[in-house]
Amino acid sequence: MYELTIIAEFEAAHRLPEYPGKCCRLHGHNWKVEVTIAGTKLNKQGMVIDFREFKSAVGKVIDQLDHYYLNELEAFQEVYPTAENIAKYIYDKLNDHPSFTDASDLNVRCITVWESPRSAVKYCPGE
Ligand SMILES: Nc1nc2c(c(=O)[nH]1)N=C([C@H](O)[C@H](O)COP(=O)(O)OP(=O)(O)OP(=O)(O)O)CN2
Ligand SMILES: [Zn+2]
Repeated sequence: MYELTIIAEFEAAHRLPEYPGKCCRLHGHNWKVEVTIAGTKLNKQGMVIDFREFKSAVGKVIDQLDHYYLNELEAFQEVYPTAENIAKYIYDKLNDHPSFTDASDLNVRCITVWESPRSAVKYCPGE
């Protein structure tokens, strides 16, 4: 088993409406996202997947969040845009990518969303 991890970043605003503190007010974060995938097979080039393809797939998902007010997005109408829900959103979207379908040898393992250098949520539904 090989595990590959890449890091992506996006900037966005959010607020947590029922939060009993300053986070109920509109504010922004520079979110850091770590994505780990796993695979067992290597291609002819000795790669599970080219990091470029991996980054491109993650980038398409991150682009849907970058420089948005997250509370306005459809994905966060029923749930608040916490790091937990953002991690699940990224996981679900990435899981839909053709490279990571059930038929593929590649599986999305974990999404870690850093709200700040001191706070992160790791979402690993298969564990
Ligand atoms: N489990 C979670 N807790 C909190 C979340 C979250 O997504 N999941 N989010 C927030 C707020 O978004 C808030 O902006 C971050 O809070 P906090 O860490 O207190 O903010 P600071 O950047 O000021 O952190 P300091 O370490 O105190 O500087 C809150 N909780
Ligand atoms: Zn916040």
